[in-house]
Amino acid sequence: MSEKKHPLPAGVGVVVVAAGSGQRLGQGIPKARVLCGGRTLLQRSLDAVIASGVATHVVVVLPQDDAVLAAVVSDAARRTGGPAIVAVTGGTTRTASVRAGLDALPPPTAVVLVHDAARALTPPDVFRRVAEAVAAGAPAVIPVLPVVDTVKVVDGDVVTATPDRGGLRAVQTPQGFDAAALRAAHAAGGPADPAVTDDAMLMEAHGATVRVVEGDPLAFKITTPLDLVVAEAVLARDPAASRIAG
Ligand SMILES: Nc1ccn([C@@H]2O[C@H](COP(=O)(O)OP(=O)(O)OP(=O)(O)O)[C@@H](O)[C@H]2O)c(=O)n1
Ligand SMILES: C[C@](O)(CO)[C@H](O)COP(=O)(O)O
Repeated sequence: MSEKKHPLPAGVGVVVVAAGSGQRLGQGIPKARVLCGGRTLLQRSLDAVIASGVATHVVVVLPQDDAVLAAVVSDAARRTGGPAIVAVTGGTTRTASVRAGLDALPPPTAVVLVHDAARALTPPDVFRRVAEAVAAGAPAVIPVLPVVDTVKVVDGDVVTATPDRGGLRAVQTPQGFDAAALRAAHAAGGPADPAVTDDAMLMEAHGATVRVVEGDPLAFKITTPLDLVVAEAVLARDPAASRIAG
């Protein structure tokens, strides 16, 4: 998976979805507010977006009336000499939150990257790799890693198949898109369908070719308490683990 460098267009928007409640992490506060190595997951994610240098506009999608996270966004907006950063309120599904973010991007946006705040240690290089692949002409680009476990298909408690894992990939964010194509796919899809777990699925359903680029182990999603332990351990060992100052 070697990607040729391609100049980025003038309008690259990044939608950072941070409106989830973090039920599986179980800390009783929205996950984006949870501290990891002394900084919130949202701060770490925004640091990576800014450090990547790809964004002209950043829209951060927050839980309703979350003053703590709104302050994180205002602070990032004040500190950066780079992209404009604004906050909007999300919806009850990830897809609805992405759509709220898309609606807030200015019209000249040619390329949009959608990123989970929960992937707080994502290295800036991944943003650039994805953005460059979209700029090179792919309507949809996702970072992936090989699947290391054997995967089974089950029906209840019975295994019905063992897919060839050589053809399977674990999917990460940021996912990058031609902005007009992503808007069209969202307009055609339903924001309330919980079976839609990423934006690439909407693009696939809309008939677009989705290309893959190399992901990064550090772009793992902090979903469960164990993930947070791993993230803390990574930062304790190397505070610049995501290639930005901790
Ligand atoms: N209604 C939602 C649901 C999710 N997200 C965001 O989508 C990303 C991926 O979701 P996940 O990590 O699964 O977060 P939660 O939905 O918060 O987790 P859980 O399912 O455990 O509650 C996260 O950055 C989350 O904030 C969002 O913006 N709006
Ligand atoms: C978008 C995503 O992070 C890609 O791996 C993932 O699909 C989000 O889904 P989840 O149900 O919130 O884990």
